[in-house]
Amino acid sequence: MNITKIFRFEGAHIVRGCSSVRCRENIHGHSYRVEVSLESDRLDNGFMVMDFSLLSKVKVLIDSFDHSYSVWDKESEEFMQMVDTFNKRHVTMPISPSAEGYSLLLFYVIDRIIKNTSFANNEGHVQLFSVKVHETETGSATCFAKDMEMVFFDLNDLKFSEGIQKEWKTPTWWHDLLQNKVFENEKPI
Ligand SMILES: Nc1nc2c(c(=O)[nH]1)N=C([C@H](O)[C@H](O)COP(=O)(O)OP(=O)(O)OP(=O)(O)O)CN2
Repeated sequence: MNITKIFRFEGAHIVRGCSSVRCRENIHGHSYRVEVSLESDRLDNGFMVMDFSLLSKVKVLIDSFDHSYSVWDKESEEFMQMVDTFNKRHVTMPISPSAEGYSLLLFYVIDRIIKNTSFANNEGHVQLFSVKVHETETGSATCFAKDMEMVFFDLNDLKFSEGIQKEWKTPTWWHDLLQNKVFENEKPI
């Protein structure tokens, strides 16, 4: 069975190298909608694949892109310096921030979050099924596990600015993920 949780963020970017001139030459923004789907072979004690509330780290991750500029790490030094100087919230990405790029990157990170989550309510084998990123009402990209073969990066290649990190309620969560620490969930009473 699959479940889906929708997250949103307001983000800005340039997509270098794409066919659309407006898109590749101008900073512009979108109201993104991210659909995170999970699958499992069994239901937990609450007859759920997993409780949506256990996706709190996914919420923090996606909110980190909110009111933020996403900069591809292949941009020129000069451009990256400009972004750093004039934008408190920016994310440096190892992949161009197209809808496809976001879906691949988010799939990679969310997959790690799910794999590092310890479930305590008799959940089955919960795994990430897909991440769909809507850039506009009419355009989206969906990443499945097999699509990760198209790219090569790791968590260390994704960098959140100080302005973003300062707003994290649990400042260590990203470091914990980098260290492969398990996110423990309390057993329901
Ligand atoms: N395959 C992709 N194509 C395009 C992407 C993308 O991420 N993946 N991104 C863009 C631009 O970011 C652009 O701002 C959005 O373009 P588009 O969907 O064409 O948006 P419009 O509002 O102009 O679309 P209409 O439906 O024609 O109003 C471009 N392409």
